[in-house]
Amino acid sequence: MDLTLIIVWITTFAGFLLYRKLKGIYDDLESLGIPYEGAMKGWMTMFKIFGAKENFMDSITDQYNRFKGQQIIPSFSLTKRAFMIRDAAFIKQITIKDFDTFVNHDKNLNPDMDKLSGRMLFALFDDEWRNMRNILSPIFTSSKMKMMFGILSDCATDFIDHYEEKAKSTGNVVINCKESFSRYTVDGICSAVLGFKGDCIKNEDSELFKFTMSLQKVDFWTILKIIVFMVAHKLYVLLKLQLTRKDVYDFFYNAIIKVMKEREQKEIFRPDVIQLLMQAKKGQLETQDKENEVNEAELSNFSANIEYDVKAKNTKLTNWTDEHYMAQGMIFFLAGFDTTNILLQVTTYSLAKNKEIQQKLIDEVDEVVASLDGAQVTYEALHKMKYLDMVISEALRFWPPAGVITRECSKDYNLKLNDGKTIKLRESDIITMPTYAIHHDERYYEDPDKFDPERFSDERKGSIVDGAYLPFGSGPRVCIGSRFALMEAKLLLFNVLRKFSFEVCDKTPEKLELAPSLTNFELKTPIVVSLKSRN
Ligand code: HEM
Repeated sequence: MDLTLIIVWITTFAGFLLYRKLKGIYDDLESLGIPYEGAMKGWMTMFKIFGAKENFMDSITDQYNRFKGQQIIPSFSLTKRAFMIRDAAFIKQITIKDFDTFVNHDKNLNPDMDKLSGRMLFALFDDEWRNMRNILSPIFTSSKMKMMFGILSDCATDFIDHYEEKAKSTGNVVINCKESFSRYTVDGICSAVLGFKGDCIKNEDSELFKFTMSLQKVDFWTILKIIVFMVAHKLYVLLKLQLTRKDVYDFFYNAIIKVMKEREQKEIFRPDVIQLLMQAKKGQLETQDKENEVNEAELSNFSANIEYDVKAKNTKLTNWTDEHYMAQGMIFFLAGFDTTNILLQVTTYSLAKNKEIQQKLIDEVDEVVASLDGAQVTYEALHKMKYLDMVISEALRFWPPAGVITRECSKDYNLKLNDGKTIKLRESDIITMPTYAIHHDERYYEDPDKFDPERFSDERKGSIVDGAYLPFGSGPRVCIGSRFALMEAKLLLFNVLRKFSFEVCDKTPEKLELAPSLTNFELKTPIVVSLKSRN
């Protein structure tokens, strides 16, 4: 039998199993008495998403908008019952008040599916997650952010030097935002997390950059493996399938475990995440570093996470392996470069399109520059910039880089609706919270499709409804890296606007439209703007 025929057979068989499984799930949802569009509609939606016919975020937003007036509706999942929440109060209830019933993300992502991504903080469960979160949290306190500030500042300087050189003769340079900002965020994450200089900004042919970009592609084989895992778990384990490519596994082994060993032997110290992971591994990383802790209340960081106390019942240290540490390095790397890059793209586009807002921000930048007396911006000065924080907070509302949040229910749970009905959730039900749709819901934001940083002014930000602003998630499981991301994005914007303004050019898209894709922010037309020298 030739290979094509084998592939056709496997795909057809997997498709059949998937259909049977989905039909069972959707028929079950029908009995709950909440609006339901039928198994065929759910099946077609899954087909369009996995067949890359429709963007995954567009599908979710479209579904959210079809059910105005509902608080909870059925959602898509390949193996479990899934629900979408359309109500900010429920989001608060699930992610904060009743967190103990909704600690985990989807348990399908586990070490059986992949030995690295299944061990990332994002994928860990219950007390294993609590223990690892406690180990890692001290890495992201303000004193540690201050320690990494200089490293990121150097990357921002490289960016400016590079584009000043390019704009030297004509006074402006056209940039593809995704590519340019990816180079900056990859350099930032390599330096601050992995402890080596990426050099992707200056070296346009960088192999590291090509490698990093390849990590974002979800190919046919990956999708097929995920489907096989979900519908034929035992076969997946028997065939020893994995999602992480061997070259990716080797990259993180060399970048994390080998480097840790080398630093240990040669007693090298560098102010980066590897160093902090080494301390964490020995249990020497303290949350309280009072001497160097910054007074957060004085700094403008509206969207930054609050760290909750997540005490585990079983605090006995789990036997963490090298792969656990590789996995944490990998998620910091993956989560760090793409999300912050999307934030930078959206902010730049919005500033280029809204000249008054951009001018107000430039005025704030100039005021800070004047106070610096020629020196580099400091951590404190950057974080006291109120308007910069308002612009970033609005960009995160307007286009949240992680468009959905999920939780898995761990036991029977009654959700009481406003109309008096009760929805009985069960163990392993998946709850989806569609951040983009919530952020564009008129019930929570007036004129939601307008880019308006004033929503986050001191006078108005207090009126944002709890549970309706979720760029970094919500509750104890919130993004651990929010301060790092905000610092990285603010540093670049400050440094760019010190020298350039963002201008619309003939390649700038009229509006942002998503391309059919499984990834959340794949645009039909990339964001291209002109950097115009301000001198
Ligand atoms: C603009 C940039 C970023 C955005 C919008 C973002 C957003 C998110 C969101 C929505 C979650 C899920 C939260 C939840 O379930 O409630 C998350 C989790 C996570 N993020 Fe981020 N993130 C960003 C940058 C970063 C960076 C820079 C890092 C690390 C260096 C990072 C590391 C993580 C980790 C480890 C988790 C899993 C947390 C856990 O399960 O305990 N993220 N992020």
